[in-house]
Amino acid sequence: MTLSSSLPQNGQRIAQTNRRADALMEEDVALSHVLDEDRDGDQLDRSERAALRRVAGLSTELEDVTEVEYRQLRLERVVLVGVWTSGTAVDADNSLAELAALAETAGAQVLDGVIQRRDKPDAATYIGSGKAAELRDLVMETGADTVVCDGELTPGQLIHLEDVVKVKVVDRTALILDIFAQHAKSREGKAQVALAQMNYMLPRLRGWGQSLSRQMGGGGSGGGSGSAGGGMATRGPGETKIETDRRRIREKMAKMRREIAEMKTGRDVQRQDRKRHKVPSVAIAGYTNAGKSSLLNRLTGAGVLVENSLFATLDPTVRKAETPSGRAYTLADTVGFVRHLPHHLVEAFRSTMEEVGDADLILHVVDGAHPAPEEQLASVREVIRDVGATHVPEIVVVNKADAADPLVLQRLLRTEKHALLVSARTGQGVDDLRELIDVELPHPSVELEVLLPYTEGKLVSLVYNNGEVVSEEHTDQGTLLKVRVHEELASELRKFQPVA
Ligand SMILES: Nc1nc2c(ncn2[C@@H]2O[C@H](COP(=O)(O)OP(=O)(O)OP(=O)(O)O)[C@@H](O)[C@H]2O)c(=O)[nH]1
Ligand SMILES: [Mg+2]
Repeated sequence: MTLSSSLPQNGQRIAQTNRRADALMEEDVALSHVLDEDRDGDQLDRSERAALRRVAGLSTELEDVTEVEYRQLRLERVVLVGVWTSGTAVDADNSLAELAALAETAGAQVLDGVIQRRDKPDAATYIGSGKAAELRDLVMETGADTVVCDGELTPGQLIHLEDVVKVKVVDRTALILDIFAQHAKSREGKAQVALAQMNYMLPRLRGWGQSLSRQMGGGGSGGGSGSAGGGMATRGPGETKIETDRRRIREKMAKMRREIAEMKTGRDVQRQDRKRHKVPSVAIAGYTNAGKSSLLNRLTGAGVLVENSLFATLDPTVRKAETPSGRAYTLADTVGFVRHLPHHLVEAFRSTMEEVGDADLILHVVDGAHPAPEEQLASVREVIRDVGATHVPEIVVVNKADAADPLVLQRLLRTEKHALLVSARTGQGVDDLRELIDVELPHPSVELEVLLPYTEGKLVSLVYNNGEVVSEEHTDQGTLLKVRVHEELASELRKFQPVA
């Protein structure tokens, strides 16, 4: 399955260049460079560049099948390659630009990117053997340790391309899975992602393992064989080992499926647990590259972080924040949404989005400077619906107002009733957003008037920390408070209600 032709536009990050185009350009089947990165100067010397820098642990000798091997693939310095089969050149560039953004999200440094025009991907090596050889030169020249293909490759294609380029080759699906693995937070989310990873790995297990063992064994080129897929069935030694690994992975997968089913129950309990903490939660959702993380930094970076040991163990992408009126809330970043996810990834993706369903408020960030922000809004809402979060109030945050076309911004404000313009970069609109969050966050449900004796100082601070104090008055008998609190605290306070 090739996704590249149907992927969304996301071109801002990558400056286009034809820097090396002349070197590689051929008439019709051209490898055109579309990426130029901030090459970070540390040029490796030639021999080192040429060396195969494989990540340790990349073998089929799985100690523990939960450590499916490509989980250990740390993508570092990557070269991207796309096959352009249909659509315009701009579509192809956008697709590769999105791949670059994904690679960066996964923590990789993108060194270069090439697109090749073909009617369809080559059955054996995805890009064809001649281009594969050129790609190998590019890999050596840039010192890349990984090639990322913009599509889903067959196991055979991965093997054959690795044989030629001599560094590891991963595809878009593996990259997305890697990002999900980094973002999954709950046990269930992690399990869902691990399951998807194993599913993906199963047919490819031999591929990477084999090409590695052949390279390491110095046995020279992969000569042995013909076409994609067919070749791998004849690759001798290791056969039984691979079969054993496969069986163990299948067993592990079955076990995980059972566990996931059990966790669903656990999740409801957990959610209630969280509700008891009463700290409202805000989730930032939106299309990839919309500026979610930038907004998180904006909203929490300016001295609004609240220290509270209760949340000391929270995930780094969940931060504490405070509204202008002093109410504490949590703010969670979520993994960016990408259209046209391979089908078997949808479930894994959804579990990385769980926190959205649990949130008290969604900040739906959309890139106002994108060519088609409405489409992005619609596709993210589809996911919000899928994870059962339609009941959660949503604020549409139109970001990048500094860079967007004012007409587009006006259009968005007309169609989106509950929207506001911000720029995470300049800070424009962010104060208004803070105010709006304050208004939208749920308030505790029980209103009470209580007269707390001065000996109940602890209770007073509990009210201040966990509820809202509407008014306070010091009397002879104690502190007279009008408060809004949650049911639990209310039941503690009721005995202090002044007799009317
Ligand atoms: N001009 C402009 N650029 C912005 C603004 N906010 C974010 N960006 C840029 O947009 C790009 C994406 O920002 P991120 O915050 O990483 O976006 P994200 O939604 O977290 O992306 P993913 O995590 O990859 O899904 C970065 O290059 C930011 O510098 C803004 O207000 N104006
Ligand atoms: Mg982000």
